[in-house]
Order: sequence, then C-alpha cells, then structure tokens
Amino acid sequence: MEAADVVAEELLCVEAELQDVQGQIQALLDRQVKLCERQSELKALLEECEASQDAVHDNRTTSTDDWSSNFEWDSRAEDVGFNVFGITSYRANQREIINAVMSGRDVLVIMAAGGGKSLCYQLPALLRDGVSLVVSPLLSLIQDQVLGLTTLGVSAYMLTSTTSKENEKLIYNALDKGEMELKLLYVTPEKISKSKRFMSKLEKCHRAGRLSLIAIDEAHCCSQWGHDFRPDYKNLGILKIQFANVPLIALTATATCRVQVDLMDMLHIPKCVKFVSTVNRPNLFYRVREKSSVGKVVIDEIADFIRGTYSKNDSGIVYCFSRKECEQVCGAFPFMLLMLHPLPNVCA
Ligand SMILES: Nc1ncnc2c1ncn2[C@@H]1O[C@H](COP(=O)(O)OP(=O)(O)OP(=O)(O)O)[C@@H](O)[C@H]1O
Repeated sequence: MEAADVVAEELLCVEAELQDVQGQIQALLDRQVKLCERQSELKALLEECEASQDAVHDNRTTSTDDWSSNFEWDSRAEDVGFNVFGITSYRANQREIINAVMSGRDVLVIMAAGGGKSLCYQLPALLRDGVSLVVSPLLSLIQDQVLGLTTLGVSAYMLTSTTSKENEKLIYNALDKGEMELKLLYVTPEKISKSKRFMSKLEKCHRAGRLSLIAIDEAHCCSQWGHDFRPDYKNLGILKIQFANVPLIALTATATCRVQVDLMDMLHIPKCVKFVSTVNRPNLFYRVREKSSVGKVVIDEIADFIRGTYSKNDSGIVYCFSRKECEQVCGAFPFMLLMLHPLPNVCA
C-alpha cells in the first residue's frame, strides 16, 4: 500500500470518529437543554410547594373562626341579606368574610366560581355608609352586575365608555357632593389608571368620608404569574396608597400561592385576612383517554361513551378544536344533532 493510501485510510477513520463524536456531543447538548428545562420546572414547583406550606400556616394564624362570632351588625346583615338579596343562609366563608370587611380589615378571598363572592362585598357595601368602588375587568361582567343590583333596588352604577353623559354627571356629582344616593360604583381598571378626572372626584369623595369600601374583582389579573394578567390591574396598588384607611377586598376564583403573594404585594395589602375556600367541585372531573388516529374510530368511541354514560334525556356539550371539526362530529351524530350543533362563534 502506498503511503498516500495509508494516510487517506486513516483520514477516513478519523473523519468517521469525528462524526461519531459530534453526534454524541449533539446528543449531550440536547440532553443538557432538556435537563435545564426540567431544572427550571422543578425549581418553580419547589417554590410553589414551599409557598403552599406557608399558606397553610397563614390560614391557621388567620382562622376563619375569628370572624364567625357575633358582631354588632349581625341583625342588619341578616335583614339586608334576606330583604335585598333574598338569601336565607350564608354559604361557606361568606359570613366570616363580611365580618372581616365590616371590621375594616383588608381581605383576600379565593373562592370557586359561583361560590358567592359578589355578596361578600355587595352586602357590606349596603351596610356601610357611603360609596363602594368595585373594579372589574370586563364591561359585560359589570353590566350584568349593575343590572342585577338595580333589579334588586340597589343604587348601583357603572362608569364606563358606555355610560351616558347624563349618568356620568349624576355619578360625578354623587362622588363630588354626595348629591344622590350611590352605593356601588363599578369601573374597569382603565378608569383608575387613565382618568385623572375620575381619580380626583374619588379623592374628594374620600376626603368627605364617603368612600366606604374598595372591591377588586378577578384580582388574579394583577399578577403576571396568573393566567389572565391585565396591565391596567398593575396600577391598582394606587388605591391602597391613596385611600389607606378604606378596607379593600380582593376576590378571585383562581390564584396559586405564588399569585396570592404577588397580588397582596401589588395591592399593598400585606396584612389582609385571607379566606381560601376549596375550589374543588366534586361533580367536575377530567378523564384522559387515548385517542385513535382514525377519525371514524374516534367518532364511534365518542358515540359509545355518550350512549353508555348518559340517558336519552341528558344534555351535554362536545367541544372540538375547529368549526370544521364541529361540523364533522355533528354530522356523524344524526341522533344528537341538536346537542352537537356547532356554535357560531366557536373558533379553533
Ligand atoms: N348565601 C347564598 N344563598 C343563596 N344564593 C347565593 C348565596 N350567595 C350567592 N348566591 C347566589 O349564587 C350565585 C353565584 O354567586 P356569585 O355570582 O356571587 O358567584 P361568584 O363567586 O362571584 O362567581 P364567579 O366567580 O363566576 O363570578 C348567584 O346567583 C348568587 O345570587
């Protein structure tokens, strides 16, 4: 063999080995990326677990028992509860929350959707003298609340882009001079952060001793760790700074321990009384099932599941990823056409 052949042969071997080593390096680099990702996940998880242990401890120190004894407003609260809101008994934690608010404390409420959070600030708003300010993120939620309260005969207004000039004047006069009775005023967070005029009227209302309560609904929107962060909620910390002596109640259905800590910090309510009710709804559960890659099989399985689990008169909803899929699934279930009719606004 010639010298050149020997060298060429070794070169081939070296190149092959180099390729092999590069493959190993790439595999190690991929593994490193995966490990780093898992490392951050585990760190976040650990933080959450530690915060959760702290929360359990906090709950012990601010026991709800402290707020379930007798208070001077008990009979008035019962009267308003029954005659205005039509309730005959309180749901879990409602009475304790109302008592804490009535005692002038800042309060953080974590309560499942539909658990009855609104009553926790609406009832104190009627018991206390003056105006209660309610911050809520969505116009539709605000409209719904104001309509509901007005129907009950409560003097509730909203100050939003949809408010008529006439009502706006009435509201400003009520804040400014206490001219008409105004018990609950709903605004979006944008009003607090963007309207100097509104803030100056609110300031006047407070100086005259007529600002009785501040309620922040859907308070998880304050936190960037939450699932629905809204930048304007970040500015709501101003409320506690400007109106330090006015009790503030923050309410949400969904806040991890990290979000709770964050929003207490952002709203400047470090010493608030915290009420955490279980968000577990035993009637709701998830089940994960393996899905076939064959469309027809999936449809058959859904049909079998529905037939086997529910009676003829039951109703339910089948969610799909897209309008097209809704139509396909709907078409495959002629016996349940009504149930599976695609919703016009369902989007992918
Ligand atoms: N103590 C009570 N007795 C009977 N009904 C109640 C009581 N408290 C609240 N409700 C009713 O329960 C329903 C849900 O209450 P509410 O809207 O305040 O829940 P929520 O916790 O604010 O829910 P979401 O998180 O979806 O906004 C309402 O119809 C309300 O009138």
